[in-house]
Amino acid sequence: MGMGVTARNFGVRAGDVWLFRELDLDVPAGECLALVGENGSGKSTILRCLYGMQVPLEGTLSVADRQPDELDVEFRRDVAVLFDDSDLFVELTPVQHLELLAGTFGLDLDIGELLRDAGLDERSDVTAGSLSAGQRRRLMLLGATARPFRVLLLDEPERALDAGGKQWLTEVVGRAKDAGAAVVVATHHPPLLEVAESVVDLSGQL
Ligand SMILES: Nc1ncnc2c1ncn2[C@@H]1O[C@H](COP(=O)(O)OP(=O)(O)OP(=O)(O)O)[C@@H](O)[C@H]1O
Repeated sequence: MGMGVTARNFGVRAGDVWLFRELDLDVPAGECLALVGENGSGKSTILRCLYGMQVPLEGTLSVADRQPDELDVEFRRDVAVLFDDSDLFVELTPVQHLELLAGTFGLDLDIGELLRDAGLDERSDVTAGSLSAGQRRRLMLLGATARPFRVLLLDEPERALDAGGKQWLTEVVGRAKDAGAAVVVATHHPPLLEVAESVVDLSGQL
């Protein structure tokens, strides 16, 4: 199994201070890296760079054997993401979201089973706009993971999830690893560290 994500001599500045510098990351296929650290320490910034939404000031990145570029269709096929500002189609139901996903990726999804697993089976035909914050989050996480990917990038995926939702999230990350994906997750949820092979703490890098 190859490398899912590598970074060499990776550095980003915010204004006139370095958020981090000379950072090396190695996330092999089938493993999870957790990014931890206080608010503003640079976790989301790393994920944005790994998805090619931001270019680092220093260093080289490789994600799914490519230089990150969110505009590259092939790159997006290999890299699944859940970001802070990820959103749903408010007019579409959970079933319709998954039908759309199945169409986009040419998948034969068991939508009923997926929604049951995510705890959304009772809400499968309600528009996303009328779901609760945690239910929306579950659907977004499902959208990111119910499709093939080589790399999974998650920014504080535990946000808005209840205890059962967080447990499910841990299982979802475990399954992604078992399927051979490299996972990078920024998190403030300690139990997720138990499914991570490595942890990078960005606190005090300044
Ligand atoms: N577009 C931007 N322009 C300038 N500075 C930015 C930009 N985005 C983020 N920053 C700054 O970079 C720093 C790191 O932000 P980042 O969102 O990566 O932190 P984080 O570790 O994800 O924090 P949190 O735990 O609060 O989500 C912050 O001080 C933030 O103000």
